[in-house]
Amino acid sequence: MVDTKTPDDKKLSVPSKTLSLKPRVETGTVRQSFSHGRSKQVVVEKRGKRRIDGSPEPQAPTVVAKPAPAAPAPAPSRPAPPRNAGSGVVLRTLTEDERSARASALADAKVREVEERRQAEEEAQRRTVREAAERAERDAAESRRKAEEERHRHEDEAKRKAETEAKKRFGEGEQPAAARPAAATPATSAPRSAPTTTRPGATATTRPATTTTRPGIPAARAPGVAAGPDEDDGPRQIRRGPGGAARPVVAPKPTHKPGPQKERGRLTVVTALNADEVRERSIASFRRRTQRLKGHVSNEPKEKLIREVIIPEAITIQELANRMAERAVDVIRMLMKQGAMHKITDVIDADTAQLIAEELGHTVKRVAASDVEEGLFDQVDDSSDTETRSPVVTVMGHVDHGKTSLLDALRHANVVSGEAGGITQHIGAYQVLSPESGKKITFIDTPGHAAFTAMRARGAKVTDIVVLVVAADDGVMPQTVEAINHAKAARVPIIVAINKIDKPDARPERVRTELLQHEVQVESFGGDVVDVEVSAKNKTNLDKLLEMIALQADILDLKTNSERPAEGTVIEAKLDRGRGPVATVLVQRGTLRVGDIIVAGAEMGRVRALISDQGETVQEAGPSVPVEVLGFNGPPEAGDRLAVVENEARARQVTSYRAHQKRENAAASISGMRGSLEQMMSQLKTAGRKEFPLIIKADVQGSLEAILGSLEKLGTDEVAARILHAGVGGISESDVTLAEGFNAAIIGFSVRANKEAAAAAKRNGIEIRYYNIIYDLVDDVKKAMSGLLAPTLRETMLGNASILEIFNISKVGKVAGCRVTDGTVERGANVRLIRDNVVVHEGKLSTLKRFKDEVKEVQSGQECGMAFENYHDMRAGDVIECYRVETIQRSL
Ligand SMILES: Nc1nc2c(ncn2[C@@H]2O[C@H](COP(=O)(O)OP(=O)(O)OP(=O)(O)O)[C@@H](O)[C@H]2O)c(=O)[nH]1
Repeated sequence: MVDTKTPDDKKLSVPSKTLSLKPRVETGTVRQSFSHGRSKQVVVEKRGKRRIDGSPEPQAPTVVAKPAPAAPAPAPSRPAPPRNAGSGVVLRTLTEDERSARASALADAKVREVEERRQAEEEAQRRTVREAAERAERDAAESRRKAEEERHRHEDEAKRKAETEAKKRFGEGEQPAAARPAAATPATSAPRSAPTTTRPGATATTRPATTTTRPGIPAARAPGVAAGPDEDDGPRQIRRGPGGAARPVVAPKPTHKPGPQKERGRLTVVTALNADEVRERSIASFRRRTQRLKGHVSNEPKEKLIREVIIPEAITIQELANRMAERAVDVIRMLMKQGAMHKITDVIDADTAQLIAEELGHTVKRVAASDVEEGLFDQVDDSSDTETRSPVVTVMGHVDHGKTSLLDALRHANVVSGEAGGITQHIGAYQVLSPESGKKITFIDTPGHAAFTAMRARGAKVTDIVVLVVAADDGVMPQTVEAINHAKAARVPIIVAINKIDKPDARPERVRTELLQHEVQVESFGGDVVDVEVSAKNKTNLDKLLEMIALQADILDLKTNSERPAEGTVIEAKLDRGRGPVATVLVQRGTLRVGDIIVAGAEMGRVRALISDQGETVQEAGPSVPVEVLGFNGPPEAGDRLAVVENEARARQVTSYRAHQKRENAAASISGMRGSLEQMMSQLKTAGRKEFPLIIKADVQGSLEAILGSLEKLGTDEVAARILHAGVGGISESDVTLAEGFNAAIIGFSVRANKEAAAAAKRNGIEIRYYNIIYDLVDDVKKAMSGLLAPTLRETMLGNASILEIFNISKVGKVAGCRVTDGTVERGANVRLIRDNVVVHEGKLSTLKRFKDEVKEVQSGQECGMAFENYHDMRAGDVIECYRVETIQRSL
């Protein structure tokens, strides 16, 4: 038996309960709170374990979470054994029982402390709940008031209605008995919300944060707490009547929502609140509902937005609807009304689109696809920004009159000897320093051969001055006249350089006189055209020529703004194996710089490098400077205008438009061929035309153009060159494949086939011919084409014979006995049988006999026997015409 001593009375007493070996268990609860307002109640059990020696073990409260805790409850620290230094002496003096009583007392004190803390927390909790309940009550009172008002309104309405009906039914002055009580009693009793709240003494253990009532929660959802009625410490509710008097009521057992709370047998205010929150509509859901309602309800016509609709040449219905902010179905409906059935993806023309847009009340702005090119060229420079630029001079003249020699002499470089066949094959552009003024002059060397007419025309377009070279010994020739016409058409001033004056047969005066016939009046003849007698060979009067050019340039007052983005013209373009597409460009306005984004024709690129006429790499090229441009995606065409654009997007826009245009033009030219009756007739005429299939590869665009032009001229109604493919660059395997398909020949002009192409050509028996002189190429093609011409049949009259008598000879058939009247008659020759001047048969002689012998020929005046091949209807008096047919091969 062990005595216990309570810490309160310090008196020894015998415990009243039955002694047992079971450990003593004392329990308490602690409320834990977590984030997001979650909380958990934790039961703390304190177990006392009896020791064998009778001394109680220091109490270590154990924590039991119900249900299993997500986070461990803060375990109360193990009560430390009394460590008072002084108390050690006392403890030693104490008996065993006293020591155990003391330990027990300490443990009890600890438990009390825990209990007090818990109570304090609960008190705070209750306070919050009370506040929430009060707020809910206020809300409930408000809603009750509103309900009451609503009820009164209904009553009044019902009353009025009843009275009106009664009046109608019974007439004035007579009141129905039933109407009166109906009007007096309320039609419906407004549902009364029962705000409930926890009694302050209830064991609600929620934390203040979790009990905050959300604004907008209806009073009916105010904390209604239900606990088991049999629980002593269960929450008791206070129901307030209309008068506000509180009366305690026992909360009914919750039956509607079984859950973990019920399992625990304890439903707190917070859990009740949380349960309500689950049912509550989310803000987003509420918003959606509002919008939905608004959408359905608001049928009021919206104010129509009038837009400026940009309409290109063709637009899809979908795009048009988008631009007008209208529904595509409306557009389709309008088109249907006009009798046109369309899909949303269909493309309509600008006129139709405009009609629709205007009908729908919008304004229209028509744009063309070519608008992408707007502002690309010819923007006006501010006159204050302009500065003098070098003149661009084009040298023109007849073949071999000395254009290249003159330029060569001017720039002290020997170009002539480097040229294949001594003919200028493509445009070159160089800058020459005028010795007098020190100013630069840009020269463009255009080839003089007739095939280069097109290129020369381009040369005239970019040039400021034309130097017309006329050989003093040769005079004005056809291409001299052509050059004059080009210069006049371009309204470019001419300076005549009468070349080769060193030659003994030079007659400059004759040149001046001949020029007069073509309306070129030189100064010495009283005109305004400057002429200079020069000798390219002896470098005579070259300074004077340069001076005249500089003078003319001064008169022209050539000015430009070098600071603006560059504009220029492609003089020549080629596909270089190592460097890629290379274009010789003459910058006309602004400055072209490395890194600029450029557009020329249907090609674009970024300037990778600029190479001057001296072969030096430069960073920029100003106005009137010829420069080789590297960086194009593909070789542009000679004559294409070059422009610098602000970004790649713009460049892409422009080039894609141009590529589209090019494709359309090609398609139009093909379809155009099928067009008119005239064209059809010409096609019929050329239907039997023989074609000479060719694939032509050249080093530069200019040469290619020249070759194509020459070959085109060779074509006749009977035979023509059919160019399957023509391009700049070496001969590749694909060229050979193409040639194989069409049994064509390949011509390489200053280019060679690569290894694979050469092997493929050898394998497939395709002929590749290389040329570096255009005349040779044209001559060879001419010969080959001539072989395709049908030979001419020439008739040679031999003689005539008249039939005297017809003999019937067995085994041979009919034989005509004739006399040769003129010429001779030969065996095997062609014959015509003429009766009364009408040819009744044409054929060959099968037999020619003189007496009984077969002879080769019979002379005039002699008689002979003749029989025809497969023809026997000869008659006496018919004339036999004898002739020979010769085949003569034609040439182009
Ligand atoms: N005697 C003499 N011969 C000249 C003179 N200038 C050019 N030649 C010769 O004339 C020939 C043709 O000269 P080119 O400079 O090739 O003539 P081109 O007009 O450029 O010819 P294409 O390039 O074919 O249009 C060459 O053999 C020159 O040597 C000159 O002033 N005097």
